[in-house]
Amino acid sequence: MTGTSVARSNENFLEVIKSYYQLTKPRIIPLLLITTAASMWIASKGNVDSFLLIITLLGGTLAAASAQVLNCIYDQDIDYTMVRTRKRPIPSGKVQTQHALIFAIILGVLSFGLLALFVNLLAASLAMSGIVFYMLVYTHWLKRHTTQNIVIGGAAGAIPPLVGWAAVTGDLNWIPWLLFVIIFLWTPPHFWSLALMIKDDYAQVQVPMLPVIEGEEITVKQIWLYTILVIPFTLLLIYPIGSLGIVYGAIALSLNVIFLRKAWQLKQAPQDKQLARSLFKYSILYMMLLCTGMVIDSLSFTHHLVALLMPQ
Ligand code: HEM
Ligand SMILES: CC(C)=CCC/C(C)=C/CC/C(C)=C/COP(=O)(O)OP(=O)(O)O
Repeated sequence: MTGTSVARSNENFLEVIKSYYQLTKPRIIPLLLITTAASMWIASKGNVDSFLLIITLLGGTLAAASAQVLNCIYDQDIDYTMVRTRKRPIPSGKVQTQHALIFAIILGVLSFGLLALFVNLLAASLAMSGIVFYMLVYTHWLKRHTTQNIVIGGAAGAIPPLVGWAAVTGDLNWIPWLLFVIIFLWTPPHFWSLALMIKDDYAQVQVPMLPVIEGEEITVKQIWLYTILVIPFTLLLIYPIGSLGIVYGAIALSLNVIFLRKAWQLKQAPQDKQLARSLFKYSILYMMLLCTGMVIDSLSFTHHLVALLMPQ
């Protein structure tokens, strides 16, 4: 082999790796992991075992990646038509469907094996239920058939905190289910603000996202409703559940005020794509910081500091 052909085959190899990586929609996974980690921190009262944390996050990554690859296979026809998704590896011809399927199965099996072997069967089964729900309920049954697709289907994205809690305790109680509800109610403002921006793409492939079918005004009203709904649930963790305290409370309150303000501004100007973009971006920051607040509040260092500053 000449130097040039070695360089070319290295380049091709890197291209293949990049394509498989892109199939997993990698930019979404870190936030799913942050919600898992926050749940693990609360479950372990700020003292999470690092091996358990790493294995659970690895298992969660593999499960989410498997779910996304399966979604890319199923949705390749619409991905081919939509401008935003046209360059994905399957519609652009970089990865064959059969190879993608094998990849998804390997990821799923690795995830289950890792979680079942090193964590527990409940965490492993919950992760698998995330894949099944996202594929069957969201992608197959709902996405192309109802405007409520992402409301009900959003439950898949709310499963990671259940996995995290189960990993630490081997069980589930009210707290992880509350985290589930918070993500479940957060998903409509998160997704519909984005859908307002890319509504024409979805209309072109006849995917009945809410803004396509009901228009901007109804969508922003629904966004407003879910934003109002999610707020009290974020505060239930402080009272009456009492698993988090004043530090999380201050963070959650500030984040909620901004969330409300942005959703209200959008409600006043349903056609404003800049406001929709701003709410979409903020929804991601909101979930990231809310979970970070949960972690900070769970640390024993924080408990000591609060006790020092506010003696009873
Ligand atoms: C049914 C529920 C959901 C739907 C339909 C949805 C849909 C989307 C879509 C279409 C995008 C744009 C992706 C792209 O441009 O390729 C996006 C971005 C994103 N989503 Fe969601 N999402 C959902 C739930 C979630 C959940 C539960 C999380 C994490 C907790 C999440 C985190 C993110 C993040 C971090 C991005 C930004 C990725 C980037 O930087 O481009 N999403 N979402
Ligand atoms: C525990 C576990 C494995 C959970 C899986 C959760 C999961 C994969 C959530 C992802 C939600 C999401 C980003 C959907 C994208 O919608 P879409 O596919 O309609 O977006 P598109 O229009 O970009 O294709």
